[in-house]
Amino acid sequence: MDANNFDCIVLGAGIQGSYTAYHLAKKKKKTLLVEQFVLPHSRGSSHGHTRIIRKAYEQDYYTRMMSECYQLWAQLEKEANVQIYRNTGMLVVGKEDCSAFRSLRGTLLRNNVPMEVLSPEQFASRFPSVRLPPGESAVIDKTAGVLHADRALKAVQDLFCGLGGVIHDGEKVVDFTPGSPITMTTNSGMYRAQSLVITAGPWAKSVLARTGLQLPLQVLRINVCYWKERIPGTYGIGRHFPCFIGVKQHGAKHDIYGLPSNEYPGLMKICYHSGSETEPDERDRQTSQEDIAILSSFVSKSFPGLDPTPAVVEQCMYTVTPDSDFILDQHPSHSNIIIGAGFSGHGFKLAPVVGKILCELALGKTPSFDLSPFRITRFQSLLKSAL
Ligand SMILES: Cc1cc2nc3c(=O)[nH]c(=O)nc-3n(C[C@H](O)[C@H](O)[C@H](O)COP(=O)(O)OP(=O)(O)OC[C@H]3O[C@@H](n4cnc5c(N)ncnc54)[C@H](O)[C@@H]3O)c2cc1C
Ligand SMILES: O=C(O)[C@@H]1CCCCN1
Repeated sequence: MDANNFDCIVLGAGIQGSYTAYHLAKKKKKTLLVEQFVLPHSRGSSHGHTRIIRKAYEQDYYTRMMSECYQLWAQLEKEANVQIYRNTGMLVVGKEDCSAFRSLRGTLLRNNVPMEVLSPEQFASRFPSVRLPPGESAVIDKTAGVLHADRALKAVQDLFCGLGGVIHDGEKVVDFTPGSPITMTTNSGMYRAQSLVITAGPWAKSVLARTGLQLPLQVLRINVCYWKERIPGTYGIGRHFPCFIGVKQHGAKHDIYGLPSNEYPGLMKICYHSGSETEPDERDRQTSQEDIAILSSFVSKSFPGLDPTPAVVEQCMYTVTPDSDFILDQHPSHSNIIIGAGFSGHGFKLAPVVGKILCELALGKTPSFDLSPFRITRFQSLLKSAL
């Protein structure tokens, strides 16, 4: 077989593409994973030390997918011999009259997820360093915790290579021609494959536009803010401080979330679940600071043990769909082009199952989960292309 002929090519080596490539290589498929930047890199959505893993979701389908994700993350830890998951639990705080908060709590109860409901008194004694606003309630998802993201990404890529997979990094895909096989051109080579999986993160919209498909994806620049503990360790992982999500607290339009201080000692990560729209290649052009102002006000009201001015601000990007659900589907006009996109700021924890589904689609198999929430046809009225 020609060295440039593959069973499958995966475009984009973020967590979704890397996990897809790993599943394909496990199925003994000759797989090429192509990445425009030299690995590791911090220009997409999968870099950084940490991500939240949780079962607490508003929708049952994510909570159900998470059961298998926990198993697959554990399997990855074993195969790669690295610790990726650390259980911390996660506090979810919100108003009783907030439907998102009630749905999230309902999903935990319906799916028998280990959880606790805290009264305001229990909250105050368990978390004396956090202020619960009057009229708000709190639950704990006990399965939740932190994923060591950079480590996870490297582990998946290393295992993929160990299974015979090929990574070409520093190689940008500039063109591809649908067909059977598909022909793909990069800035330094030409390849053929029976199927192509597109997991291009924030670049998905422009990559897919080459095929005439205009997906309703919006790229947001996210400020990843770290806040200094007045007394180091107050909110530390070593003291079992949990992750948290504040559901639209203090009148904020979007959720605010945090992870215990860990990767940068004495600094706690607290971020706003939204940002300003950007072009992926222009992420570093500073625009609005509105999110940081919202966070500062939140920190001073809810976390009195933190200095309310961010000590470190890093950048990352979300690629969001109109309903915040992922896109996991075949291309509407080319069934051997598979699309994994629009992870809307919550896709990392689900990558083991996303990768499994994209692998199944690439091999023409029936996917092991119901894909109706993830189909492109749900955007029918928004799609600009003639499908
Ligand atoms: C600040 C922040 C916090 C988050 N928190 C959480 C969390 O707590 N829990 C959680 O589960 N998820 C979280 N997420 C979401 C999660 O990180 C993303 O959903 C996930 O990383 C998306 O991965 P991806 O592979 O789709 O994208 P990416 O990581 O961006 O990968 C796409 C890759 O494709 C490459 N590429 C694009 N075009 C080309 C081309 N033409 N040729 C070659 N390569 C190309 C890119 O360079 C990139 O490496 C967070 C995201 C951010 C930004
Ligand atoms: O996917 C997650 O768990 C987090 C929740 C808060 C927003 C960012 N993503």
